[in-house]
Amino acid sequence: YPLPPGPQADLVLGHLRIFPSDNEGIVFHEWAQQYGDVVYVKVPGRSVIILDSVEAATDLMEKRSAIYSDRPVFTVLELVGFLPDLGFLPYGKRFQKHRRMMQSSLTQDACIPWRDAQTVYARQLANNLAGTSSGHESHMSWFTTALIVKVAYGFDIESKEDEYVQLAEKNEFILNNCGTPGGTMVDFFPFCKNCRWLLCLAHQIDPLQVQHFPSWFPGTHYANFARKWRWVIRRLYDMPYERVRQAIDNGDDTPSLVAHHIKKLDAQAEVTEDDIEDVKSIGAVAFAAGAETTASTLMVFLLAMTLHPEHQRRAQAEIDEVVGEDRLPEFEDRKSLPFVECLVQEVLRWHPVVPLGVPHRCMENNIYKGMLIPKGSLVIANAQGMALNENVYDKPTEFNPLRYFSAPEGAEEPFFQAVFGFGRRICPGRHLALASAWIAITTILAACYVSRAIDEDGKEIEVKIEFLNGLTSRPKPFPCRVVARSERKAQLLNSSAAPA
Ligand code: HEM
Repeated sequence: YPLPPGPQADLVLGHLRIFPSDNEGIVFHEWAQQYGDVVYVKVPGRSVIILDSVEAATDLMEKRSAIYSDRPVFTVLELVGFLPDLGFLPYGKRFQKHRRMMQSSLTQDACIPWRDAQTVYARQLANNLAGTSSGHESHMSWFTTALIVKVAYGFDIESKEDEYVQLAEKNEFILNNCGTPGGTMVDFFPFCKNCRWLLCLAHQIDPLQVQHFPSWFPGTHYANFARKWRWVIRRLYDMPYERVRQAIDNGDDTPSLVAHHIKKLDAQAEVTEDDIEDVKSIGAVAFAAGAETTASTLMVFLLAMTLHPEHQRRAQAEIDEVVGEDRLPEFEDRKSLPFVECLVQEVLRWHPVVPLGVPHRCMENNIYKGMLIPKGSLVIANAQGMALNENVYDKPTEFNPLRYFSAPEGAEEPFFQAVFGFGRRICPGRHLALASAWIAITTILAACYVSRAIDEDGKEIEVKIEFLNGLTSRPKPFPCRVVARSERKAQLLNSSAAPA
């Protein structure tokens, strides 16, 4: 069977020279427009399959999930210390154990008890934002960090100087700067640990050996970066776990993801080092995967509202009608706010914050629509490309929540399915994330107005639509201002927000 089509390759380097190092999702989508929704590229030592439609990703990653749920080795992420980490574990027993531990605590029903905390923190967030023309990113990070720390460890964050907030910011920095997962030179050129040759076939390849190469060696930039920041991730594993352990030993019964699993270990006859490391990892992964992604989503919302006062006004009119003047939104209002629901969904589609998902690995040679997907291929679900599919979304680059409405206002376009990934690796935190994003967005819209910032001459400052790219992606810093919509709303926020 032939390989899927793709751009012309060099004889030796394959597609290495044209493999994008920035805006990959857009470049991949351009390739897909030329070659079809399954594109093949080859870089030294690795076949890469790019899926550019929800249909292809569903056919392979969901319907054939038994062979499409593995992960490649993410050398840089392993070097920086994300191991064991559910997101990067290869498909197998330990993956299944972590998946069960994480998923059982984050089902739609299991997330309901967190709604009170989500509501209180969302009000605090709106209160912190009201009256600001800068620092929005750090307010969003505070909100998502405070929530994830509450869910994962049961603690309340006391201030922005709290060590968890500092760790979250460092983690965010690491994820934004460690290169495309599986796509750096360090990943492409695994060095054999025995003979130190590139792509040695005689010995077992252990790409982690690249850490022993001197820092001046070309292509080792990301390995050096990982070495430098490894202590942050180790601290993320150890510090909060030890605190929960101590709290339980002191008789504290506060519920949390980690407390739940520590208590399960306490009931076990025998506990190994690996068991403890698994529990540490569950908390660290929730923290690392949950805070940055949700904060990035809220920054996309803020950008969209700065650019589109018309959609903001409509959402506010809907909220005012349902919620009224004398209270703030609650989760019970959700089903009565269809436009707000579509606005949240459009935020997720307009700029997917994990633009390439997390690559899967195909475990067997496989035939799809007459094309060979070779065993070991890196399989990328290009969420950014799927969001731009003109066969599904009319004028896809436009931010338009009405596209999901039925005629005459919209064309009943489908909600975006690719934002949380596919199959057995689909994001286990999606119910929590969606609820957090919904309550934060609805509360901000209810109580605040977002607009363009004003310069010294009283003119509105232009906003450029630009994004930072890494494993996750968020808008580059942009000017905007947030004000309380009325004295009454400011009072409501003040009286119901928890102290930060
Ligand atoms: C808006 C927020 C979020 C977005 C857009 C998002 C998106 C994603 C995506 C695209 C994947 C890869 C799925 C795949 O491989 O097919 C993923 C995996 C994952 N997410 Fe999320 N996520 C979000 C929030 C969260 C939260 C709040 C948590 C935890 C509480 C979380 C935990 C995880 C974990 C553990 C994985 C790895 C799953 C695995 O490999 O089996 N995420 N997420």
